[in-house]
Amino acid sequence: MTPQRSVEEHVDHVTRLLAPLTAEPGVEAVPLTEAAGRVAAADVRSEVDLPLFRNSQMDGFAVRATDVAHVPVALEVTGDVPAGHEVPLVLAAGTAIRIMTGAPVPSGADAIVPVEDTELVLGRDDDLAGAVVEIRRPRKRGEFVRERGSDLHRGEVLVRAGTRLAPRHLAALAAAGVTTVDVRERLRVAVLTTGSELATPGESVRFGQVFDANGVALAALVEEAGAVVSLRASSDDDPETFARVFDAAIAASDLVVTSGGISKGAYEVVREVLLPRGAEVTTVAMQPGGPQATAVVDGVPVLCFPGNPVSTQVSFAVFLRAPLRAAAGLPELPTRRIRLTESVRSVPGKRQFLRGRVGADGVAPVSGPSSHLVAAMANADVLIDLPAEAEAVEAGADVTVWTL
Ligand SMILES: Nc1nc2c(c(=O)[nH]1)N[C@H]1C(S)=C(S)[C@@H](COP(=O)(O)OP(=O)(O)OC[C@H]3O[C@@H](n4cnc5c(N)ncnc54)[C@H](O)[C@@H]3O)O[C@H]1N2
Ligand code: MOO
Repeated sequence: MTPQRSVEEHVDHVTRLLAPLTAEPGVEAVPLTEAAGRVAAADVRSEVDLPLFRNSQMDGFAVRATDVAHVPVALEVTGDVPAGHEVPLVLAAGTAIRIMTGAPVPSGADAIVPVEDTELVLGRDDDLAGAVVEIRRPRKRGEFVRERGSDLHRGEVLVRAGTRLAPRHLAALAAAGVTTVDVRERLRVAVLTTGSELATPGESVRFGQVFDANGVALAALVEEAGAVVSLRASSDDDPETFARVFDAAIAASDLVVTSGGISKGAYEVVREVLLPRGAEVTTVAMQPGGPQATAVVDGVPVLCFPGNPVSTQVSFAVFLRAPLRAAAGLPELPTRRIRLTESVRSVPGKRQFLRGRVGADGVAPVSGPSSHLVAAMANADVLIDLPAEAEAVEAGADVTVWTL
């Protein structure tokens, strides 16, 4: 009989197997345009002040606040600064310069009066020669002036080491003129799905076939956890086919993940090909996700998950997400304790991961426990972790949930 392991024992086993992958993270420089989702390897400091120069927050007129303290007041218009204007202007006392949002504020000016609070009493918008503007609302010193460095000073940190670069980080880096960023190298993970019954979505499906749900899910889970998919392939239950894609995966990857073909029946292609290559096939006392296997082939760790789509996704969440996130330099996703809103039953002796949804009152299961309920799982946002010894947990009790 295959030995049964606790979830904790298998987590430890997988963590040990993957430890070499998390030991020494490499660093690579990538263009900012390709940096979304990557993890900054070091603090990035700005070489410039932001804003780069003192500029206007409004379309209007640059003035001296003291000149507009009593309104209405008429001021001669001595210049015009559109955004992008390259020659710095100087404002003389008792005059105004027309200015657009983002344009450099003339030296001598210390406030902007928005155009809505003004009227040209001489001259036209398209010809400011000899123009005079009437200012109808006073503005204090500094109003609508964006000072150089008021967002960030040169030398300050734009993005901290360990930050996963989201669009807002890319915007800050680009605003500071950064073109490349040092990021952590990603683990290359191959995703292999198995089963002669698998059809690719988009193909016609014959009787007895199912669409491959695990390939796309595992690939997305791997990338969400900060790694990169090095190869994605599907194999039928012919050992030669599987051995071929498996060898290609080993050659191209730091880690190989498979789904299906490891339980107790015939045609278990992963078990058949990998047992002679040193795989350890085991049963973990959990549901879903009982059948599990691991191997190290040519120095590359291999994790084999059971094929039922819910089992594959739960296996990833329980065994692989944390090590992949650690290797990527991402923090672990914390578990939480939440009130259960419905009583549930569990299988004694097995830790159960029910799919649940968190609402205002607590968490409720979205379906029964079966591991083929792939559509129901789409409504879940957490796994409800029921202890191995529990036979039932009553509504109102606190349970541990894992973020999906
Ligand atoms: N006699 C026993 N039978 C089974 C046992 C057992 O202990 N004794 N364990 C059951 C449990 S629990 C699970 S989980 C599955 C795991 O089996 P495998 O890992 O060998 O997976 P397959 O048999 O290849 O597939 C199981 C199921 O999932 C569907 N599948 C597989 N791959 C995909 C995919 N990529 N996309 C969508 N669906 C997939 C497949 O068609 C099967 O329905 O074994 C139980 N049996
Ligand atoms: O362990 Mo299986 O994953 O229950 O269906």
